[in-house]
Amino acid sequence: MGSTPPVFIGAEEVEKHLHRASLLLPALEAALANFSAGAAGGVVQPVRTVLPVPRHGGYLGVMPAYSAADDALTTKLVTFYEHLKDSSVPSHQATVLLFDPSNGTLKAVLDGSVITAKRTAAVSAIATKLLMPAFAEVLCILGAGVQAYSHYDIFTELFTFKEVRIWNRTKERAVKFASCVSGPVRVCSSAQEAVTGADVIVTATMATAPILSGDWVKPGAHINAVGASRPDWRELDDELMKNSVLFVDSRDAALTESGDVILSGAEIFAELGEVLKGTKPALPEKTTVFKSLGMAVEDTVAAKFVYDAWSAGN
Ligand SMILES: NC(=O)C1=CN([C@@H]2O[C@H](COP(=O)(O)OP(=O)(O)OC[C@H]3O[C@@H](n4cnc5c(N)ncnc54)[C@H](O)[C@@H]3O)[C@@H](O)[C@H]2O)C=CC1
Ligand SMILES: O=C(O)C1=NCCCC1
Repeated sequence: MGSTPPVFIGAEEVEKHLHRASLLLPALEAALANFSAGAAGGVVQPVRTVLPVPRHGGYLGVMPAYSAADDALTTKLVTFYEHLKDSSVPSHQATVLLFDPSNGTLKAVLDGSVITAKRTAAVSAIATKLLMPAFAEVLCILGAGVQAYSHYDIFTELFTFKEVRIWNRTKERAVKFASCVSGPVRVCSSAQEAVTGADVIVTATMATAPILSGDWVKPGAHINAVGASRPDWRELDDELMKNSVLFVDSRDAALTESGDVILSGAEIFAELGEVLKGTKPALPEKTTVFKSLGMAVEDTVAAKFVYDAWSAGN
């Protein structure tokens, strides 16, 4: 008797079963808290391996994780490229392999790009719910790529902003963003213009040098720093890093991968999971930075969610 081959769940199917990133919020909150609980939380997740592809300015990330609470075992393979000449190829591409944890059989191969976009935005939304100032009115997004769209979608679903602003290095992409999303967006000509007076800021660019200066940021604002995932890449300047209360998804990852954390020497106050568990306070009245690097266990719970929904319909 031959073994059952793995199923393939492509981007359209993933999108169908994960039409709103907010569907992942309960599973992600639990996964972040379990991760920060150490061995007792049952998350097994090494810091990812990132293999440079120097000739082409690319990177291959390998991201395995097991979550005991979900009894789910996955690994994501994600590539990201700095300067792609063909703009029809996305800068980030990903695949998630889902295994049967009881015997190691590969059960499914899932498109990982939609999962990456949605789980990253959902984690930023979790951070924002905990850390943003009371009465936040202005959302500012720096960058107009894949992550900008997924962040816009969940932030405007969960929160009520009076104004949403966007800035991108090339203005055409920002203009396109404003014309594609479902609500009004102000296109700004400079990052400073976009950031001034904003209560919640998302940085989601491929920048390798700071694009956000601390002296533009309103005291008490909350920043989700999503890009700059290499130890020598930056999105935020030293002033912002040093004068904010710094939250991360994983201390080990931040101290290995984040140029903003490593090069600024900023002190990490807490992991998001520690705030979710109640062992560290959130401090929403302070200026806060959530430095997101992305964790494999986020992909694990997202892939399980999609696979379970797909299985229920088949
Ligand atoms: N924290 C996490 O879990 C994850 C983080 N990321 C990171 O989020 C960032 C955005 O990812 P995507 O939206 O998928 O990328 P994308 O390629 O779709 O969009 C990137 C945007 O950055 C802009 N950009 C490129 N070079 C720039 C520069 N030097 N300065 C300022 N802007 C620049 C581009 O015009 C584009 O609008 C990347 O740094 C990526 O690695 C991506 C996935 C997960
Ligand atoms: O978590 C992820 O997935 C990624 N994080 C940083 C950049 C590449 C993809």
